[in-house]
Amino acid sequence: MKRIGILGGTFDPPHLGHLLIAEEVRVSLGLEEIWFIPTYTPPHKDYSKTSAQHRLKMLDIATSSNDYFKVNTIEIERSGKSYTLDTMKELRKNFPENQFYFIIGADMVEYLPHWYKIEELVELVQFVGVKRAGYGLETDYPITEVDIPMIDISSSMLRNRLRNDKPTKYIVPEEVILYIREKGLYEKRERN
Ligand SMILES: Nc1ncnc2c1ncn2[C@@H]1O[C@H](COP(=O)(O)OP(=O)(O)OP(=O)(O)O)[C@@H](O)[C@H]1O
Ligand SMILES: O=C(O)c1ccc[n+]([C@@H]2O[C@H](COP(=O)([O-])O)[C@@H](O)[C@H]2O)c1
Repeated sequence: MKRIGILGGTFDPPHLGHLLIAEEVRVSLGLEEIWFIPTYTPPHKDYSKTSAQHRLKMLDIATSSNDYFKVNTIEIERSGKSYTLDTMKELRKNFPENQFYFIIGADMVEYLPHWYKIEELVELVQFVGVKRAGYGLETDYPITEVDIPMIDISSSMLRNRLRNDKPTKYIVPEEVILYIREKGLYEKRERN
């Protein structure tokens, strides 16, 4: 049996917070791999302005230096809105030998009561919660808590910094910044 961590996200853009929590959980729980699964349309956000192709490319770049990190495109291929329940059902069918651990930050732990068919979902997957500034890990749902160094970084903070020409060094991998600059993403007026 293979024990696999999953980090689902919008990754608009991916940042060092994503990489740090993935690596901390991998080592702490002794997982064999972490699969990053970018959403096509996030189930509970009414945007993402950045195309799935750009977000996928940035995630490929961000994860490429870690051999344990893989990017899985199941939700992008399905397109539209993907609920985690549907994704996990499909992954369990395609990889019956794997045991999956779905990593979420404390903001998503607080949001768990609103997840689609959460009672059914908690039977299919083990949630792993990590702390995040401004949110708590208390929940009625079964989650495994992994202690990580708290890192107060978010994609929205990064988008703001990029739009306002503020520093992004040590918040996001340099190679991701090069891609963002090359494609003109997150500018006040975006190029194509
Ligand atoms: N700094 C962080 N600490 C802990 N968890 C995080 C952190 N950043 C992201 N996560 C978690 O990673 C997952 C994917 O997050 P997502 O791609 O939406 O990034 P985000 O920074 O939360 O984006 P946004 O600011 O646009 O909402 C979520 O479970 C989220 O809670
Ligand atoms: O299935 C749901 O109802 C659901 C509700 C909220 C979030 N999620 C998943 O949680 C992951 C993090 O979401 P987000 O929006 O913070 O990037 C991502 O994989 C989402 O698909 C899933």
